Amino acid sequence: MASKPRTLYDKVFDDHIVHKDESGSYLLFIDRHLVHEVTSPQAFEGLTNAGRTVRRTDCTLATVDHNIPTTSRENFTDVSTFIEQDDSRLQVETLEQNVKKFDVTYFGMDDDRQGIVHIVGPEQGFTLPGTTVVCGDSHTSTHGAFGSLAFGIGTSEVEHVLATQTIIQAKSKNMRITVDGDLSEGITSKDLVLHVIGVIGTAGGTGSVIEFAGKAIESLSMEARMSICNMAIEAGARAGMIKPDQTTFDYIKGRPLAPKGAEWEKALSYWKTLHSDEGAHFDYDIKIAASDIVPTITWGNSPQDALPITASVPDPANVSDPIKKAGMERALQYQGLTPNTPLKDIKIDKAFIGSCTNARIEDLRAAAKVAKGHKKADNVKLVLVVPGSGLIKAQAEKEGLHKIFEAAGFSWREAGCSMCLGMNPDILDPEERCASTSNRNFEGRQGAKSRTHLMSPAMAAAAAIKGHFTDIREFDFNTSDEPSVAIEAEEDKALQDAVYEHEKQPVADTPGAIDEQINDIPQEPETKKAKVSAPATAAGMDKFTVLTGTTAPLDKANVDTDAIIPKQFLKTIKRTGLKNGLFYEARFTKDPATGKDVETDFVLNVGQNREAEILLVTGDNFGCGSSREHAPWALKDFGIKCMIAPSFGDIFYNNSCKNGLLPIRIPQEVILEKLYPVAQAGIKLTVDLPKQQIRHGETDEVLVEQFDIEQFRKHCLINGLDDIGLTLQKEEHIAKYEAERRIKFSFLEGGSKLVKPIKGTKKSKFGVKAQEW
Ligand SMILES: CC(C)[C@H](C(=O)O)[C@@H](O)C(=O)O
Ligand code: SF4
Repeated sequence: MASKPRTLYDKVFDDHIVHKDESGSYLLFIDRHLVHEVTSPQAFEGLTNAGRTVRRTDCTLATVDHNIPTTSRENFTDVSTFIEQDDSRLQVETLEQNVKKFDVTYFGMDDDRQGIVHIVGPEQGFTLPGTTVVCGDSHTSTHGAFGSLAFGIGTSEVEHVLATQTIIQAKSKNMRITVDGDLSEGITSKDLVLHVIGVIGTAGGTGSVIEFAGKAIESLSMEARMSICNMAIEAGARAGMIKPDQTTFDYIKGRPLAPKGAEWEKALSYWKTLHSDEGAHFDYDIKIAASDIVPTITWGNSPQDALPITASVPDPANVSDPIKKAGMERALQYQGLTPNTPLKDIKIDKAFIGSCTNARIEDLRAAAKVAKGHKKADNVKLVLVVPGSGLIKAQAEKEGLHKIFEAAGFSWREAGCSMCLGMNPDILDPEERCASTSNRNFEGRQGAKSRTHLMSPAMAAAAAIKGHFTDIREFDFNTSDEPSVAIEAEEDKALQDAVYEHEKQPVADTPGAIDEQINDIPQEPETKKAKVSAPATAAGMDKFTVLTGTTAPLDKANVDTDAIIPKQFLKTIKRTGLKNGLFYEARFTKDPATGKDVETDFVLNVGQNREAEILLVTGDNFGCGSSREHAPWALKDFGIKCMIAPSFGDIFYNNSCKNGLLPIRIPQEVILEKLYPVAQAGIKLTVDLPKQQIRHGETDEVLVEQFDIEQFRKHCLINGLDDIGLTLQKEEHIAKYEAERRIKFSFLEGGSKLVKPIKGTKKSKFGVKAQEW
């Protein structure tokens, strides 16, 4: 009997099932786990407290990116002297201690392979088609460009993966976005993805894995495909995927951690099966014409606020939906924009070319092409160009791109996240406007009261040169003088050379190389048997049964986790103490006289809402954006135990459940008709999880007969069960999967343990020399 046609997502999902519960929840094996300093300290602390180890160090790879300064490392000796901000330094030092203690492969600041985690994985060949990839970071979706199933997780899940190499998952819906035809001249993948998000909205992909397909996608380079999948999370999707093809295989072949020789051939024949079958079922199938896509930029505080560069600032007077209208008015005020102003007339103060969306070599080349022979405009105070990794930096310098940038008055930096979210010193001053190649334009994202506009690298460079947003199709490229360097010479080969600089290993496919690699692979899996001695019923999570609580109404849509807990509060290495950071920008303002924080009239500052235990949100997509588990931690610290909203960001939803908080999805009309008036009147609501009901807190009248919740989550919440303990009870299934994987997917063995040491790197404070352990 012919098997049922499956999507690419179905296939990768099916190949990773370790176990399926009666409740329909799956335990999936994780092939690749990337780790950075912001979301890992509490996870490693959890392992230590429970006496657990990292189950598969070969599947784990760590680097630092968010907190590190991007200034020259010429005089770098160690983190403790180089990073000035105490809390940033502590996070990086904590990671350095943890990787040493738990034997995790690490690219530190003295290693050229260090960079933004989502750039490093693919660059090293750690990210491979058909693998499951996770990281405590929402932009893990980037790796889906290789046909892997890659998604962001919270810190509790990071701990779960470290301890068990698995994750508990529900199956997502299948969405396909087909972009037919060819992109017009000058249109990039960034324009494409901003256009897509403008069409489907930031909640459009919620609950789905998006497969990007069609000629326009297939014609793109791997770098461009990564930019698209990177922003799948901004469309609310669990993950983005693109089927692997010859472009994918050419990119991977020969990378340091990619399979070699016979293993390469074996991998290739598997990878070639990874595509959606003819007739496979998609829950949503969206078609977009490539010819409709023009250079696109954002105007507001959500990535869906995307418009063609030829358009004008929208006018709320033309919007009838009251929630949308209010949102637009607020965004225009925040962004300091006047309705109907042509976008091309808007001046900028700074530009940022970088981030995991657009800091790859191709992006830097595109920006350099624009900058060549020009100078930044006088009104532009700073243009930061931040390569995505040390290897990209080296490659760009080899091509002379840094000279072009410097001649244009741009500032050429060291690799890191930088002004994408400004956890390091790279931030905008209040009310400064930035042309940015990053992925989020949320309020306060690049600094308190900062104003971000998202666009492609070429458009950001053009805005820096012109001083205002510019249609790249009208830009006067300087082609009159010969470039001093060949910007596009030998593109891929050049970067591959840089990747290999330290390796000097035999070229792939030579028999010697294969044997060496295979010999390096441990015969037994590195299970390092997680101590099942501290297992099973782990308590610790609060039980949730019936709650009658003060309900604070919040009349807003698309509340992102940056707004729930801004970046400055992410620098903690603990899970508690975040109460004051909750909705910080909305709850507090600076008193101009004293410079001290004073409370605003935000809903949680008013009367009995200070004791609120339930948050009732009227708008869609609460908790969208970043994977920071600090958001539910802060809500919990404040006293909130339950959030009700029409929809939630997927990662936030998971993170909440892992902390004993109950997120409930209720249709907007029911919220507005039945629940909102009760909360507005200051009356409590009763949330009854066992019955899945919401009732009037005083009369006990049933307001919502039965809300939806996955049975497995309900079970864990009611009983306060810790997932890790539960999963470790499935040790037998995990070990069985690992044994089969060793044979079927032998090309994945070795993983990050195949990383070679770099000679001559400097010692850090903890005596950690790059890759010496
Ligand atoms: C710090 C991390 C949790 C966060 C994310 O998940 O995306 C960050 O990378 C971001 O871009 O906001
Ligand atoms: S989105 Fe920005 S902060 Fe987040 S990982 Fe990417 S570069 Fe870093």
